[in-house]
Amino acid sequence: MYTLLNTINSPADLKKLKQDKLLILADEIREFLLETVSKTGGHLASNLGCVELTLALHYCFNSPDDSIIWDVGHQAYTHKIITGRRDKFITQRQYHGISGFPKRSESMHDAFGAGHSSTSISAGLGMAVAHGLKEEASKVIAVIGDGSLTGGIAFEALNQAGHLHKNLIVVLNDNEMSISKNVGALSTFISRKLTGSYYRGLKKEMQGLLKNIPAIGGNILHFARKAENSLKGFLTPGTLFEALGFEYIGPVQGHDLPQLIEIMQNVRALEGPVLVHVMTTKGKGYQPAEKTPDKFHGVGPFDVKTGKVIAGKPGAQSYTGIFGETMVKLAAEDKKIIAITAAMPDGTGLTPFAKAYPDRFFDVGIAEQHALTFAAGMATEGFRPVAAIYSTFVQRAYDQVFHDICLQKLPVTLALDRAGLVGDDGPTHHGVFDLSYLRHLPEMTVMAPKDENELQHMLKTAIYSDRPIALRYPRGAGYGVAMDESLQAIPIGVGEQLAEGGDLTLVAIGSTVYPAMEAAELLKEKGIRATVINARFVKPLDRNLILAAAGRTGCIITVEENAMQGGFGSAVLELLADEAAGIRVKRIGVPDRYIEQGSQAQLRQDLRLDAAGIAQTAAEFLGKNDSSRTGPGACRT
Ligand SMILES: Cc1ncc(C[n+]2csc(CCOP(=O)(O)OP(=O)(O)O)c2C)c(N)n1
Ligand SMILES: CC(=O)[C@@H](O)[C@H](O)COP(=O)(O)O
Ligand SMILES: [Mg+2]
Repeated sequence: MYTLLNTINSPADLKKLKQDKLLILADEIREFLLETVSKTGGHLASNLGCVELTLALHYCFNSPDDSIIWDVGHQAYTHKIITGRRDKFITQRQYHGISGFPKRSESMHDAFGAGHSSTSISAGLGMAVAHGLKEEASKVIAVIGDGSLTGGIAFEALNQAGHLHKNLIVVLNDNEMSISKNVGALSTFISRKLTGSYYRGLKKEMQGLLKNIPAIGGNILHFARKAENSLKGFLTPGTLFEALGFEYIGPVQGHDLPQLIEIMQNVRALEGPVLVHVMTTKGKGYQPAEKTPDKFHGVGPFDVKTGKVIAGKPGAQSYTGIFGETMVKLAAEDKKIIAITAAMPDGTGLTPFAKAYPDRFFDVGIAEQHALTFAAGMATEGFRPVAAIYSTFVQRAYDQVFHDICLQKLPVTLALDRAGLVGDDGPTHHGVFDLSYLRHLPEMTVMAPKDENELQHMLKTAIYSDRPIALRYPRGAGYGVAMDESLQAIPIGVGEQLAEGGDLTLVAIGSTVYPAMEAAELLKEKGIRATVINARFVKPLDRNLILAAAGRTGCIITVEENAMQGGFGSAVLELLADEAAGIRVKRIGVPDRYIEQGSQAQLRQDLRLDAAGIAQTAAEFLGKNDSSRTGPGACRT
């Protein structure tokens, strides 16, 4: 089946092949990608579009002496397969398996870790400068997609690279797609086909214009025909990159392996910064993915024959879906509501909003910092902007939250999707720091819903709170609870008590509230009665509710799907230290280390964030075998 592929265990094996064999290998790799990703799920379309490019790079350069850096790294499956991980590839993005992104600790061929976008050129330039200082001739190649090029840091790096004039090769993999269709003036400019209708239209317009100039028109027309090439030269995408000090080569056909090899061999010999503009097709070679590359950007296990995703049992609607629906509902009543995404309309659930209110929807590209300051600017004009960005990607815009939103007390709503453990994407994508990095900012309010019904109420609360406010919610489905028809704002800083018990208090936030309630039921079997509080707010805490419960039971266990360092539990500790000495506290949450990939359920179980783990922690905390330690006030030291 994979006759050639099974002989490739390193780039050295690849270099032994004649070029005609490489074409066969490319077909085998595409088949292998379909076979494995249809089982594991993953980033299919980007990888199908990068097969020839990856083979050409590893054929012409010498990894690991030469460094090949993959931007985001979601398109590096072929790179992994031909650098010794073919047999392990079926474990990619699985619990205890290999990562779905390049990872330095995983292979010497993974020159730089990735997962977040637009970092490859900066890292590559750093390596190129280092090679210069060490007087090493190693080559550095940064492979960046057209979507990732909309990230500002990429231009910060291009700017410096052109200035330093070090040996750096940037390969722009242009498939005119981000996750969805790529956006922005840059994307239009770099992907414009000058031999296409645009150029012909321009030429016709110019000729018509010149012909109408009396007398001298004829001569100028002759001159203009001569100037045509320079016009073409002026208008090609290369203009931009050459202005930044790069030698521009392209556009190059990204699936023509012999041409790619020839070009990369020539590029290898060049000095200074070079940008190779490669045109590819996202999803190449698999018709369902070519037709809908956005649907096959990140895909679950699917049937290769039909292209249909193998759906799990029909579950409750996702938090993302409820967020998107509620945004449309609220926007129907209020023209001031604005929706902003950073290149993830589908992932954040804003596609229905974009369809319903296109003039109030903004996809800014992979530009989270710009997204937040853009939102802040709109807020100064009386609008109610909602920036929907994954928790982990807001980390890139921390200063914008502080400097542009909180310091100016601007009413921007941060809708942090994928907050908590996200699962297969692993440590680069777990949204487990937002409670810590937001709650210490003055003027910021932070809340998290216990279920999808509370989410819709909290979204209305946030939008009409007239303050900087963050609402964080997890990846995946809700609980299938009944959804209230009318939305009520929740009083800021007010939590709710869900169960009464004298032995201990479980204070939970967001996705840990239902597990805490289930844990309280499990504890009853051990004769332990727990009070359960849904805190709702990390900032401001419902101090009266928490202090009253702490005073009654004498001990508190906090639960959060966030880093314990500086998170929700820390906030409760601070409250008790200031106002209620002598209360025993135990925190459950994400410890001070990075959490690898795995299913959300598995990772929550590992960290005792599920009902059984919370109950076990509570029983241990209370000394489960020491019956004298149960009953009211059992916690008192
Ligand atoms: C900072 C950041 N924001 C958003 C994302 C989510 N994301 C992952 S891949 C991607 C699109 C990348 O497009 P492109 O670079 O063109 O690669 P392609 O998938 O087209 O090969 C986005 C928005 C991310 N990984 N990092
Ligand atoms: C590579 C990347 O950053 C995105 O594709 C991300 O994997 C999407 O995550 P979701 O699948 O949770 O939308
Ligand atoms: Mg792209």
